[in-house]
Amino acid sequence: MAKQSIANLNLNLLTPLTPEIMSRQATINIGTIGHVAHGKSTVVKCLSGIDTGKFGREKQQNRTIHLGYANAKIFECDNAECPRPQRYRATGSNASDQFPCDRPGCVGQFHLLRHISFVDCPGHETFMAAMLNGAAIMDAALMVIAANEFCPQPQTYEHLAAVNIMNLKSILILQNKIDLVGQVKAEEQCEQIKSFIKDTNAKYAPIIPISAQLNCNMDSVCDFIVRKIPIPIRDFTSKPKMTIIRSFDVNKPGTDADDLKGGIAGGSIIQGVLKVNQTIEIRPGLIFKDNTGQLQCSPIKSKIISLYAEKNTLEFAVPGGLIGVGTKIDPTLTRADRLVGQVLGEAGSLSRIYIEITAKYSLLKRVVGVQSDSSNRSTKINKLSENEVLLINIGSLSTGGRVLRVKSDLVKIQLTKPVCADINEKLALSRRIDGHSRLIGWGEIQTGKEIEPQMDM
Ligand SMILES: Nc1nc2c(ncn2[C@@H]2O[C@H](COP(=O)(O)OP(=O)(O)OP(=O)(O)O)[C@@H](O)[C@H]2O)c(=O)[nH]1
Repeated sequence: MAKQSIANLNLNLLTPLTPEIMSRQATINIGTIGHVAHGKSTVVKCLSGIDTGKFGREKQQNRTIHLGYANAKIFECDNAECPRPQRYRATGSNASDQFPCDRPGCVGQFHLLRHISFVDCPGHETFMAAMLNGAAIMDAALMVIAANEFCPQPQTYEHLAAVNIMNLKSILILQNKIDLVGQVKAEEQCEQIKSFIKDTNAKYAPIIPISAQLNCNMDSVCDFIVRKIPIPIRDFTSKPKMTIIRSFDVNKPGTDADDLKGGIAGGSIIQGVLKVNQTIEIRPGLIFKDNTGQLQCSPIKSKIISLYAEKNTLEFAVPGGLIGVGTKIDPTLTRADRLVGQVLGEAGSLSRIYIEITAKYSLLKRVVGVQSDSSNRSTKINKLSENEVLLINIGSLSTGGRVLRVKSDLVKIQLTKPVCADINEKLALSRRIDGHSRLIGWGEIQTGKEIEPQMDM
């Protein structure tokens, strides 16, 4: 694996394909989206070798509850005679960057072309908020559709609406479980898929038949990822900013004693470069009520003591993938995902903290993601009304929000949790309908009422 050196780092020359970076960390985020049990996690496992965290309750119920993450490297054989798609191969993230082609008789070498981070979304309707948080960091999506069911199923519809809102156009469709149907059924379903996507962001998406369970045609998936998913344009030179997706207080046996003392924040860098030894701030930080019952916050200041991407240690980390940031923060503040939804960056450079936001918003025409999609009357979305409580997703934050005022295309919302956000940042609006949180619209922050941060922690 290529060595990293901060001393030789020229930010102006970096790209997501710079060998020194791509060797150790994923630089493109690809979401797996689609209906429950259509095979999203199996696709990710097949490409990365990683079971994306179906733990405890998830394993018992055989369904994903949280976002799962797994990195994969994609290689191409350098022998011009090696045919497509067999000339492409995916491995786990800690593979070396070059190795001999394993196609019988081929004398070529596989070379690293892409390092991908898969953001594996839960397909069950109950976990839509997690899916929306994942959508906020995706550069592209694999929409997994099981070949043995009618298309579209409710969350196929809802997930596509969510990535439409994020304006994500780079989508590949994987027609999975092809082993369960004959050719006629597969072709029939392919027509259903084409008619479903024709007026959506996925209208130009290629449809790739696969069986993730049997590792069948997965080299085609690699081929399409390389040829059809554009390299994201990243900002390496602005002050670093990371949206926190996980936080924990894991003790790593056998590591440096200092490493055992601090909490860890995991997230995706939106812009800039984080470096070991850098002084950082986390906003809003510690959230509490003052003696008048008002919400207040104290940003957390600390220093980066380690950086890693899965098992690869880093000297510096750039946008893309899930980055673990080891800090000296009191582990009780990072335990059990306490910092999820917050923003980490260079001290003094982060955005303002809002407790009320005014957003320019649009509503979907009707509720997607319910079985009764075809009966328009029951799924029509009613206008926003004052005092109603919505679920708001901003970056990796999911919070409640009470509607204070609605005027033409503007809505003023009081948030249950403060958010560190930028003006013009996107948000998703969901409403509780029939006991489930349903995506109903989206917006962009225009202004807000700030909280003045209290003394730093
Ligand atoms: N026959 C067959 N079964 C498959 C295939 N891919 C996945 N499965 C099975 O389908 C079931 C669901 O697969 P998962 O990968 O957990 O589905 P998922 O979409 O990640 O599920 P959620 O995250 O809970 O929405 C499992 O029992 C898999 O073994 C396939 O290609 N063929």
